[in-house]
Amino acid sequence: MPHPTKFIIDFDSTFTQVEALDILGEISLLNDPDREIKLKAIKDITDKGMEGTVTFRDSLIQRIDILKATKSQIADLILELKQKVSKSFERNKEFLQDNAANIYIVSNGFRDFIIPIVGDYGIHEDNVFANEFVYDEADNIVDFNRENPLSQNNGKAETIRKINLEGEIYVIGDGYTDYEIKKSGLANKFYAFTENVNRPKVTREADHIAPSLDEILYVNNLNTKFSYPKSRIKVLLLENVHQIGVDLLNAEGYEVEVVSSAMSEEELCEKIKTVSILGIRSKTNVTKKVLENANRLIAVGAFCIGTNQIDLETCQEKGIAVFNAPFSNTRSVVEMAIAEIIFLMRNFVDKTASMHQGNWDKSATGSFEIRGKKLGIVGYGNIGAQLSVLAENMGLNVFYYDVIEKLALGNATKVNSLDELMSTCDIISLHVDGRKDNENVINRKKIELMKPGSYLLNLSRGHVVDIPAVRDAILSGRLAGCAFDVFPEEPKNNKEPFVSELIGLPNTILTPHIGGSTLEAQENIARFVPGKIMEYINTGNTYNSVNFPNIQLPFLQNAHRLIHIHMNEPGVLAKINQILANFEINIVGQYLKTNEKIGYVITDIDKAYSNEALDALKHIPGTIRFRVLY
Ligand SMILES: NC(=O)C1=CN([C@@H]2O[C@H](COP(=O)(O)OP(=O)(O)OC[C@H]3O[C@@H](n4cnc5c(N)ncnc54)[C@H](O)[C@@H]3O)[C@@H](O)[C@H]2O)C=CC1
Ligand SMILES: O=C(O)C(=O)COP(=O)(O)O
Repeated sequence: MPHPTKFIIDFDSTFTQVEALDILGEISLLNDPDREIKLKAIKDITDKGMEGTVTFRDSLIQRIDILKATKSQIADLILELKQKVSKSFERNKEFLQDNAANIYIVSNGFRDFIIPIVGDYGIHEDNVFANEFVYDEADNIVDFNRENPLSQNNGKAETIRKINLEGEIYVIGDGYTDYEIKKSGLANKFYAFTENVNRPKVTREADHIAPSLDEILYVNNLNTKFSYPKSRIKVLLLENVHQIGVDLLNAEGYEVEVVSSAMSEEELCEKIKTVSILGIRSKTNVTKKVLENANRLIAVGAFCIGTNQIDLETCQEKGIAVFNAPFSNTRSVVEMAIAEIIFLMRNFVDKTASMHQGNWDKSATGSFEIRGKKLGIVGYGNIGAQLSVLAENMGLNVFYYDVIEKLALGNATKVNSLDELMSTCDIISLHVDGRKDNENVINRKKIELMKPGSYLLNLSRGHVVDIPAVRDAILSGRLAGCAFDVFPEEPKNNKEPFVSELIGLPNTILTPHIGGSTLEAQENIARFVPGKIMEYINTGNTYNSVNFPNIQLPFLQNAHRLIHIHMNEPGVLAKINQILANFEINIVGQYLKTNEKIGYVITDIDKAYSNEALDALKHIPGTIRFRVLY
C-alpha cells in the first residue's frame, strides 16, 4: 500500500549525485580545445544561478550556448547518470517503486534525461515536471521551451500550484528553489538533502536536514529496508587512520569525523557520548571510564594488531564488539626486525651518525655477520613465527619461547623456559602481546642473564621491558646494542616531545613505534577493519571479533534478523524462544554462541510480527543489547 504522503523530489544533486548539465558538458566538449575553461564557465554559471546573482533563465541560456550538445549526447548522458544515482535512493529503490504514484520529480533540469533515470525506479513520466530541450533538424540542442515555468525563477512553486496536489506534501531537495515550494505555502515540510551537497543557505531553512533518504524515511516511520539510517551512525577515527578507511566508512553513508592524534581519557570521555563506531590505533586508551560515557557505541575498530589499550571486558559487558587487523602489518614488523638485527650487529647507526659529523672510522671491531648466530624469539605468535621463517632464510639459528604450545616452523627450536632462551641466544627479539601480566617480563634479572655482547630488540609493547635495566646493561657493555620501537610512555602525536632514558646511548636504535607503519600495512588495515565493522552492523557477523563469540552468518533473505546480546546466564535462549512462540512468530534460522561472559543469539524470523514481541525480547533479564536488521 503506497503511503498517502506526497513527495516532491528534486533531480540534480538529489536524485542523482551530480548536476546533469556539468556531465553533459564533459561529454559534448570532449574534443574542444577550450574544454577546461568552458567546463569551469558552466560550473560558475550554475553557481551564480543558484546564488541568484544571475537569473535562472539567463543561466540556462548561457549554459546551453556553451554546451553545444546534441540528442545523441543526451543518450550518453543518460548512461552516465544511471551510474550516479544517489546511494540512498539506490538503497531505497523498493520504497520508491512501491510509492511511485505519490512521488513527483520537480526539477529545473530536463525531462529528456530525467524520465529514463527515474523511470528505472518506477516513477511515471506524468509525475516528472522539468524543462524540455528544443532541437533543430540536425538534432542539435538549440534552445529550451521558454513557456515552461521551470525555465524561470520560482518556477517550481508555480508548477506545484498548477498540479494542485492534496494532502500532506513533503519536498526533498538540495537547492533554495526546493525550499521556495514550502515558502510559497505549497508544502508541509522541506527536507534539505545533504548527501551530495550541503548549502548553508538552504539547510538554514529546512524543517529537517537529511543526510540521506534513509533519514527521511526513518523519521517518518517509512523505513522498510534499514532499521536505522546509516547517516545517524557517527564514526570517530583517531590517530591518522589511512584515508582508504575514511573513504570506505563515508561511502557506507556514516557520518565520519577524523582526528589525527590520539585522545586523552578526559577528551575521549566527552567525545564518545555521541559516537557509534570508534576507530583507534595503539595510542588511544579505551578505558572503563571512557566506556561508561559510551552509551551509543556499537563497535570499536583497532586499526592495528594490539588491543591491550582497550578494556575488552567492559566492552563485552556493554555489548560493544571489538575488531582488529590481526595480520595486516605482521610482515612490516618482521622486515623491520630483520633490518635492525643487521644494523645492530654492524653498528650502522652510530657509524652513519659519525660520518655525518665528518668522521671516517673504518674498522671491523664489534661488527659481525648474522649468519650462524642464535636468534631467540620471545612470543611465537604471528609476528614471532614469521620472523622465525625469514631469519632462518638469512642463516640465523632460531630458538623461541612461548607461554603456549606453538608449532616450530622450519628448523626453529622450542626452548622450555624464558631464562634458558635469554641466557643462550645472541639476539633476543620480543614479540609477546600487550596483556597486563607482561609488564616488565624482561626485568633486570632477565637482562642480567643475557650473554655478554648480546643484543635486545623490542617491537612489541613498551611496558614489557624494564628500561632503566636496559640502560645500565648498555652502559656497562653487557649488551652490545638494542633496538626499541615501543616505550612505556609514548607521545600522543607528532608534536609532543619524546622522553626516554635510552636517548643518547651507543648502538641504540630508537624508532617512533613504526613497526607497522608502512603504506602497504596501513592500506591493508584500512580495508580490513571497516569491512569487519560494516559486516557486523549490516549482518551481525562477528567473525574475527576480538571479544565477541565468533559467528559467521548466512545472508538474510526474506526475513528479519533479531540480534540479542546477553550476559551468559542459564535460560536466556529458552526465554527468547518462549516469547517468539507466545507471539506465534515463525523462526527461519537460529544461531547461538557464547563465551565465558556473554551470549550472542541471532534469530531470523518471518517479517510479520508485532512491536510488542520486540519489546518483550528487549526486556528479557540479562539483555545487554538488542537490535533488529531488516
Ligand atoms: N611495533 C609495532 O608497530 C607493532 C607491534 N605489534 C605488537 O607485536 C606483538 C605481537 O603481535 P602478534 O605476533 O601479532 O601477536 P600474537 O598474539 O599472534 O602473538 C603473541 C604471542 O606471544 C605469546 N606470549 C604472550 N605473553 C608471553 C610471554 N610472557 N612469554 C612468552 N610468550 C608470550 C602468546 O602466547 C602469543 O603466541 C603485540 O604486542 C603487538 O601489539 C604489532 C604490530 C605492530
Ligand atoms: O599493530 C599494533 O599493535 C601496533 O603496535 C601498531 O600500532 P600503530 O597502529 O602504529 O599505532
